[in-house]
Amino acid sequence: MTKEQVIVTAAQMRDIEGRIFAAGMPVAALMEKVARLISDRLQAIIPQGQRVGILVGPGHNGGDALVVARELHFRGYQVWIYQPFSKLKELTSQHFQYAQSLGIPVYQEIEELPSCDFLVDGLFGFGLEREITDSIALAINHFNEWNQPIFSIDLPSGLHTDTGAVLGTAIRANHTFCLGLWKQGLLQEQALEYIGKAELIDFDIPLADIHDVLGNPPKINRITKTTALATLPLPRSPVTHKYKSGHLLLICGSRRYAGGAILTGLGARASGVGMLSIAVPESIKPLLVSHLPEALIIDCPETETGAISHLQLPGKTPLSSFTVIACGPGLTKDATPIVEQVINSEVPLILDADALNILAQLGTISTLQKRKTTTVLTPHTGEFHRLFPDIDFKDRVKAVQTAASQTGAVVLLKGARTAISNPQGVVWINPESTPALARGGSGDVLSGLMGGLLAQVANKQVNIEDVVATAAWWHSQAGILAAEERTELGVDAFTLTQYLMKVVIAI
Ligand SMILES: NC(=O)C1=CN([C@@H]2O[C@H](COP(=O)(O)OP(=O)(O)OC[C@H]3O[C@@H](n4cnc5c(N)ncnc54)[C@H](O)[C@@H]3O)[C@@H](O)[C@H]2O)[C@H](O)CC1
Ligand SMILES: [K+]
Repeated sequence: MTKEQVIVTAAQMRDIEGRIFAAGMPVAALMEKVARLISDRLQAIIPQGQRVGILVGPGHNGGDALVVARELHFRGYQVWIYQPFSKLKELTSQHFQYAQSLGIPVYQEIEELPSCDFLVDGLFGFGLEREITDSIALAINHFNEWNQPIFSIDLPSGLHTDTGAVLGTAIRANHTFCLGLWKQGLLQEQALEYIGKAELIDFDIPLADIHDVLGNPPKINRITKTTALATLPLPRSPVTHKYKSGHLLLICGSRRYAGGAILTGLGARASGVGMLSIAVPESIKPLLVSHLPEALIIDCPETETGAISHLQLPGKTPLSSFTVIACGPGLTKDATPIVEQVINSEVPLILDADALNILAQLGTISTLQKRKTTTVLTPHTGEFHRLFPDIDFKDRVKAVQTAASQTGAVVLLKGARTAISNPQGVVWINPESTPALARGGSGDVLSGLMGGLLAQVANKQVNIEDVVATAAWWHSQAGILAAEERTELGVDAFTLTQYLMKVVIAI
């Protein structure tokens, strides 16, 4: 476990911090250490000699900000302080007094503030406990209207540490220095517009304290490059053969949505899976063969509407001969019997897109409870609501945990911060993505990629949710890389498939 992987609530952070203090670390020494690390980062970003406004709150977030003010003052910046509170915590008050004694200008009214090039936000950290109102709310709104970049200490002031909800109003930061461990609120979609670029400032919290408070492994985890790489099927065994590297069956496509089948196939191709079979309606077989010459394309009889009417595997091949089945992209709702058939099989199964809509009609929970082996569901928000109309969606992490526990499936809820839960409530959150992926077909690519990865590790001692998390990470990293080279407008789903390999090569 790495610190980058850990996610904490305010209560857990207080508990961990309490253990450090109880063990003898002086509070003031820790504040000094943390704030100097922040000052070092600021010095690396802000050009020498510029004007920096420091926003100081009543608690220890304000204390951090005051140490930063003092450091930047001595390092040659033109610093002023905005501190509108009448009562400060003791340590904060001492730093305030010392900053004043150094001649750093202090202001209480926003009308008096001189201009500056950068703002540092130390109004509130994880101690914010109620809505921000009155003059402080007005001040925050005022700073948000300035054009200067804002650096927030720990989290943008005004965000709830656990849910990321805006409590009244909140600072819109350009950059957030999260202290010690990632706060849960920073991984919530509603917080994203306030955080800017997020960075962890590691101040050497002992792992033993983290384990004591969160358990080992912790229940809620952040996907990182390290965790993702641990699950990639690399290096391959020198004596592997194609069937040992997994046999994935994709069931996808229709006359109407032929492209979805191609994209799913190209996602699977990038996974490195040993054998790829793709079941499609017979009329689109030639198209699939031309795009995926290495795959075995299984032509199935089709309905009048051009959907697969029933699975016709060559030579009476049983479904059980496949390591994994991924089913859904482009099927249309006319493929209901096929979805029922694969759900009744005992092969590990990924259900996506139309397969999820069909599952919702069949009755999500009652249908899945019958399954004896792994199922992975990959809904976006709309599909999630259709599958689980009774689950409260306010907290996405709780929603995905509930869905997984009710169905016994691993559930991946797509979004700007994709969340994955296993039935026991172990959660992975994908911390990095790009709006470039908000395009038709990018989900099909994920289905194929995930199927291919699962097929390669299905017989090994791995947790399914870890592999699902790796697929989500790989997919989003490909989107990020493609957007860097081609802008956020340049990442169509086909292009995305071409960047999957580049992510692995770049590692
Ligand atoms: N976690 C660590 O190991 C370290 C944390 N540091 C910093 O300390 C803050 C947390 O400090 P704390 O004093 O507990 O809380 P805050 O500074 O966030 O502010 C609490 C302060 O504000 C008052 N308050 C709460 N809500 C409101 C409101 N809506 N309006 C007005 N006032 C409000 C409350 O009564 C308190 O007085 C953490 O984020 C880090 O930045 C350390 O310095 C280093 C180690
Ligand atoms: K803050």
